[in-house]
Amino acid sequence: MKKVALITSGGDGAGINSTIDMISNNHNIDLYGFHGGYNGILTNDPIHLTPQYGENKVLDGIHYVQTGRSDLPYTQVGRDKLHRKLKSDGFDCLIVCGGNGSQKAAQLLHDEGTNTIFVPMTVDNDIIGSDYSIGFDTALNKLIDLLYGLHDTAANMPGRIFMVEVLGGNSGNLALESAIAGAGDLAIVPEYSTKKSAITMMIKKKLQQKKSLIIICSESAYEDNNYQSGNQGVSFEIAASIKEGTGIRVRKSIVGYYIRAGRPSFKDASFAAKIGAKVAQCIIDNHFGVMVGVSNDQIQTFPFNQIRKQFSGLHPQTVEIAKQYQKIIY
Ligand SMILES: Nc1ncnc2c1ncn2[C@@H]1O[C@H](COP(=O)(O)OP(=O)(O)OP(=O)(O)O)[C@@H](O)[C@H]1O
Ligand SMILES: O=P(O)(O)OC[C@H]1O[C@](O)(CO)[C@@H](O)[C@@H]1O
Repeated sequence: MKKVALITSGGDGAGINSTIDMISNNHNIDLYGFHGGYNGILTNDPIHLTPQYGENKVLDGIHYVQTGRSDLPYTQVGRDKLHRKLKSDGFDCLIVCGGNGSQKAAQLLHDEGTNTIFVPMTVDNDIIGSDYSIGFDTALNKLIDLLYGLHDTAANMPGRIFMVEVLGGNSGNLALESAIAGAGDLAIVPEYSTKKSAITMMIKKKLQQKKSLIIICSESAYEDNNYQSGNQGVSFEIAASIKEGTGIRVRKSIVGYYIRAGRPSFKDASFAAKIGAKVAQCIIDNHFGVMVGVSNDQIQTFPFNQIRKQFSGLHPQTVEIAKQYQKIIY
């Protein structure tokens, strides 16, 4: 029987309970979750995630194990505390579910001697080496729903410019994918030009063809690169400059946190469950120091020392289409 610790870390992501259920339902694994990310390992009592734990719970957006952002893994002193605690509690390994920051910490801990496995979970879908991260699809579905509503109001009251700011951290994935699928007219993403003058020029051009416009702006679309995680409001700055350039008032919405959890979509629940099954297999096989992620729709293990060299950005095909239809400025 393997004794296993699990944390979720960084922003929450819908579907992760399915991963946890698949691990806890393996009869060779004794699973414990610590609330609160890395710090929680030291400060919180573990929850015993038995096969029965999830039995009467809905697989909804409330994580069995609460997430958090923590200071401990940034320092050697902090990481040593984590190593000691996990060892003295008799854990064979640590499962970390989170974004790219959590991934860095998991790699460090593994390199220093604690067996770890990493599971990509973030609405940003910006995990190095994995095509997909748990939570992205649910967030996109919610965004699309909001955009459809906006299309309706745009049709009901024509002649307006709408600006929607979305989460995404340093990645434009949410903004770009939702702009394409939700028929947005322009996505402003940090990977491409965020120059206010270029944006205004593009808006003027589009206004020659359409009466109403819907712009999707990534929260990190700062012209001067001064975005910090959690910042919101850049779209208001951009909207002000569009108004100045076009004379048209821009109707603004910041979507923010509404999209970050909730009932998981089929895609999230399905990938999360399959990732959980693979994680359980890795534990049984003593296969540690890996991310269990997605490549070409297949669940795969990626050794930490290989994924560092790859970078995952916007989806190339989406970018190509966005360029073709002038939905990004490049
Ligand atoms: N460079 C790093 N070195 C050590 N630990 C880190 C590092 N970056 C992040 N961490 C650890 O991982 C935690 C989560 O990281 P971060 O806040 O960047 O979120 P994330 O994992 O990228 O998730 P999300 O994409 O949802 O924001 C941090 O609170 C910290 O404990
Ligand atoms: O929840 P917090 O700490 O405010 O962080 C917000 C950040 O988390 C994310 O939702 C996930 O990384 C980002 O899109 C956003 O920038």
